[in-house]
Amino acid sequence: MAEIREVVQLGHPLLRTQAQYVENVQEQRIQNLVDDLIATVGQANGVGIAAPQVAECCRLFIVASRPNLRYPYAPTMEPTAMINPKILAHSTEAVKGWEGCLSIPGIRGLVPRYQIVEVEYSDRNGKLQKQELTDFVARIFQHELDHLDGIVFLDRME
Ligand SMILES: O=C(O)C[C@@H](Cc1ccccc1)[C@H](O)SCc1ccccc1
Ligand SMILES: [Zn+2]
Repeated sequence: MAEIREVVQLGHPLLRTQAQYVENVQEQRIQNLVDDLIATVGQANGVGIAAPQVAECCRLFIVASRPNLRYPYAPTMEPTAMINPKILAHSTEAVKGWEGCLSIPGIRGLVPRYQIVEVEYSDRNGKLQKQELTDFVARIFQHELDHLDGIVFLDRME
């Protein structure tokens, strides 16, 4: 009898409710998508990528700033998944900077973006994060957030 009691206590996967099972599958899907996006942005030498760019309709993107030709002083950061991201506040002035887009190869343009943004998002572990982003990282965040709303940098060029 012990082994049956043990199985029940351990919550054997087969004993989970349907809702728990569905939740578990969805969670695994998000984790897989995050891993795929991090691999893709690395292979593409990008500094960010949004789920809609790989035809996944969910409010999720990766910010992966690192020094590059146009932004040699860009900080190097661990590629960070940002889920349900939003801008809580921003500086008044916008600064123009060069942008490109993995979905619009070969084109670069000068795009105005807020220099400072206060942002909120859930990380890949579901923890709510609140941060102040500045300069190039703030630019990437705004570029990726636009992708979630179907906006590309060409739409913002003056
Ligand atoms: O298409 C994307 O979302 C990725 C862009 C992100 C980006 C955001 C802001 C400014 C520039 C790019 C790619 O990383 S495009 C490749 C790239 C990398 C560094 C600088 C310019 C373009
Ligand atoms: Zn883009």
